[in-house]
Amino acid sequence: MGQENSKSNNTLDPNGFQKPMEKNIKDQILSLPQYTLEQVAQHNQPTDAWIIINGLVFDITQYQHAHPGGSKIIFAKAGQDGSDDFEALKHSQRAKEKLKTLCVGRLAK
Ligand code: HEM
Repeated sequence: MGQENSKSNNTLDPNGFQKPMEKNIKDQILSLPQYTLEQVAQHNQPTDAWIIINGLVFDITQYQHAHPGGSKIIFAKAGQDGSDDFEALKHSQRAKEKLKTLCVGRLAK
């Protein structure tokens, strides 16, 4: 029984179908509040700026001023979908890690 348990819950198994860590991330995403494009579009002010990247919604109100690419270029996408720009500019892993800390929701389907 103990053996069965460790098999189905084995984080170290590279062939594991549903690793607990992955399931956790999926659950976290699903539990985020959902916003429509129209709702996100309201957040297009310097003091209240959101951006969509790959189906997730990020609050860049504070971060826009710290953005290494400059505040102007990122703010230009406030209230909009910035996925194409974010991907085209080949943002680093560091940038993707930063994104995680700014997430406030997901785009409603
Ligand atoms: C919340 C979303 C974003 C985050 C967290 C972010 C983060 C970063 C970071 C950390 C860098 C430094 C280089 C790197 O590590 O890749 C960077 C550079 C840059 N970003 Fe962003 N970025 C975001 C959105 C955007 C958007 C939407 C645009 C364009 C509309 C943009 C344009 C740029 C440009 C032009 C650079 C400079 C590239 C260079 O000098 O080589 N970023 N960004």
